[in-house]
Amino acid sequence: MITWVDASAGSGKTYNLVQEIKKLILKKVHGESILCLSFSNAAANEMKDRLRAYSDKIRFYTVHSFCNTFYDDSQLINEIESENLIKRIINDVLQEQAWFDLIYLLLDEWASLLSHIIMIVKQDNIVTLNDLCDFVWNPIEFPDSVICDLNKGGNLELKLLNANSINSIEGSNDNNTNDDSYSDINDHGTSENSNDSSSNIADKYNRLDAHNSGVNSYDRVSKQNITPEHVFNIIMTKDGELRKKLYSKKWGMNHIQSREWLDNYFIQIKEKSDEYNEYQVNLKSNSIGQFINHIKLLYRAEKDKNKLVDFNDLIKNVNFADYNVLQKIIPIKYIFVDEAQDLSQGQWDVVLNLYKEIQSSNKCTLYIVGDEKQSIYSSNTFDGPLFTKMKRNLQNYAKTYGLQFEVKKLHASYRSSDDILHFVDTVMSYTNYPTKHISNVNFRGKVQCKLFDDNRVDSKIFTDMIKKIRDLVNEYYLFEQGKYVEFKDILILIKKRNNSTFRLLSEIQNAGIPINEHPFYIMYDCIVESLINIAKFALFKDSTALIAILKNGYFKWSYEDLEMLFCEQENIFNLNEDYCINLGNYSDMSDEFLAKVIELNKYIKRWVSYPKNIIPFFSQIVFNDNYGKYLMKLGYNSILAFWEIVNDFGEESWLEFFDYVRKSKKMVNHHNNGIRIKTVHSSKGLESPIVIIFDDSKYDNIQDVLYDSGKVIFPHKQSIKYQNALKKRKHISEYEYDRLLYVAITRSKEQLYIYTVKNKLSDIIFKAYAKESNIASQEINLGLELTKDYKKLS
Ligand SMILES: Nc1ncnc2c1ncn2[C@@H]1O[C@H](COP(=O)(O)OP(=O)(O)OP(=O)(O)O)[C@@H](O)[C@H]1O
Repeated sequence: MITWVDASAGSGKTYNLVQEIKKLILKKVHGESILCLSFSNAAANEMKDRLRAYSDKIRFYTVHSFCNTFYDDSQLINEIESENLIKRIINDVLQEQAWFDLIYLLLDEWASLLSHIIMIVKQDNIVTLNDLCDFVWNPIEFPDSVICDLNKGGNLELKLLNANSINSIEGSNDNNTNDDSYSDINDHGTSENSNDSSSNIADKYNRLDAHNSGVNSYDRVSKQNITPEHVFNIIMTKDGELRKKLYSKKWGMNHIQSREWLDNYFIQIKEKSDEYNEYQVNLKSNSIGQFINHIKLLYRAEKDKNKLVDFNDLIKNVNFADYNVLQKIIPIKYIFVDEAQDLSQGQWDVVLNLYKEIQSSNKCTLYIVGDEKQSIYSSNTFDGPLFTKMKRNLQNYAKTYGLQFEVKKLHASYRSSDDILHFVDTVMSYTNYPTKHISNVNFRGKVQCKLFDDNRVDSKIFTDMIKKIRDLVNEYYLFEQGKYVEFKDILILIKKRNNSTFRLLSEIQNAGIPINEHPFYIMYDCIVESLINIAKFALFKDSTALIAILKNGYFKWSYEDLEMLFCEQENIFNLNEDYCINLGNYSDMSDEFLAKVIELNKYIKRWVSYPKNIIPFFSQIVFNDNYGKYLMKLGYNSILAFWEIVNDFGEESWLEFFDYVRKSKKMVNHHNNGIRIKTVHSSKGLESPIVIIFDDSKYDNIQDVLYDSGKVIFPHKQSIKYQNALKKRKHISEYEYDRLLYVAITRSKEQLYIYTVKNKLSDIIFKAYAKESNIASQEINLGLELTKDYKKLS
């Protein structure tokens, strides 16, 4: 038998599921024949808590943790191991791609010469592939190592080219492009060039520009878009003589011989280019999706080869028909699935395969509850309403095998007051999910919304909210519970944990309001993730992490901070300013962001292999004038707690340290009578007499750019595929936003307060409000407050 419960929030889905299980236990069904599955740990724990008193034999799992029980631990790789494996694969692919790109660049009239040189460089193994990648990606500037090593090894041609790309410019000014100057460079150029640090790059550009201004065909070549091709064109057109010398001097061939030889190379290059084109079409293209797919394939192959299982494989590879696996699941006769709207296809497969496998030999009951409107993990429901599709599948299955398929309807909400439900229906009528709720409770409700200026430094939104919390606790009465409000009756919902959450938290703490969740948790999400990024950047020079650090609002980088962070050292990591400007051409980054990159870049030039001490990181956070002071006030004890953990751990391994920190957050205690601050995602399934929704985010800005080794790789923002992908994502995220809003509002039982700036939330809410209160939407201004008793308006 299959029971399908699809009903609105608060209608008692979990309640009914738990009741069913209680009935079974009372009928003396063995606890071990009952399996409870869910999408999240929170939902699994919720069921467990509610049934603890009835049986300790019932099995509660998330779909993943259930599958995990069938694996041998030695095969499992954790997140960090899996990330490192992927990183290694991406690195390999990029190196491969760099070679192809390099060759592709060379397929012009003068390609053969350059390819020849590159071949020699490659054969002699003088430089690393990384050097050559740099060479491709950083126009004009040959890596110094190439120049130096070539000189040492006697392969002077590349040095010569490089020197002449500058020297010929100078030469064109002072008529010094004769054979002698060529020899001079050969003889004395080494020291000049090895001292030629990257700080002189701008100088080179300037000289090149000056040179270009006198040459018609390059008049329009600006600083930003000079490419290797331009440089070689300049060299080769200006220095025909030089070209001949290059052919003859090094290899001792005459012009015809060298021509033949180079033609031969040209054929090889052509073959490579065909390969490249195929690669371009099949694997890479300029689509981030295709690139990722390629990486995925390689990652999978690598795992297969080494018989590894990662988190995602857990659910894919279990074969329930396998004899050993079957032994473990034989006693199961009842499968209950909560929060089923969030299951991914893979998780559904597990549930259905398991059910079918058991059903093939024994009778098994499947009980599924969910609510499509509350599906808020979009990656899992990417391909549309999976929940509804699964209902049809199961109906067909039941029909085929003559099983009973029961659809249970739950009509009324046992959670929220009429006022809250009326409000949610009005709001949802402006979204893609119109709803119609009925209340089954008899207490009154209250809704209040307030719109604020979106200027983040304006603290009015915080002071208003704190005043509200104080008023609530001092004066308000909860009808359902017949008592005055306590802090623990208040749940603040936020969209994401970001720096404004951080500020909210500190304002609340400064006001002496207790918080149920220890700030360490929030600090963890807000700050420690950033620290991890800093560590990744420090250890691996992982530029994705760098980008994340820079984008992060918690840190406002001052020169001093940066200096402290990137201690004084030799220049071993370098982004040049023009490269940063190019980043802007390849992505949707703001000028402000680019300015930050450029600023940071100045400091990265004095980079160390890794900082040995965590103190600079903490000082950076704590003493930073903008955010540090909040952290100081809010979480000084948290910092000390964190600091102790750091000291205990020592400096053995950063990665292990951060891994340890991740786990250690579980060690922190909670305040029993404190307000709760949660993300909407983590509030699913919860309820609270009073809910405050706080959203000071401006409109979402979708950015989808892949970085590696400091370069924006995919996609090019002009690519049609990229534009389409963005549109599709925007569409999906809009639907997701509606569902998120639904989940947030329906957590409330009696009172709902919404504090928002002008954004999507306020658009929807105030439209609904204008309709209800018969006021023109133009009248909706900043500071507007909804009348307290919402229902009276209609
Ligand atoms: N039949 C009922 N009689 C009394 N109280 C009920 C009943 N059904 C549900 N409730 C109460 O209503 C509230 C909401 O129930 P529950 O959490 O099961 O709803 P839900 O549909 O699972 O909600 P959500 O979709 O938000 O997860 C709970 O406080 C629950 O105890």
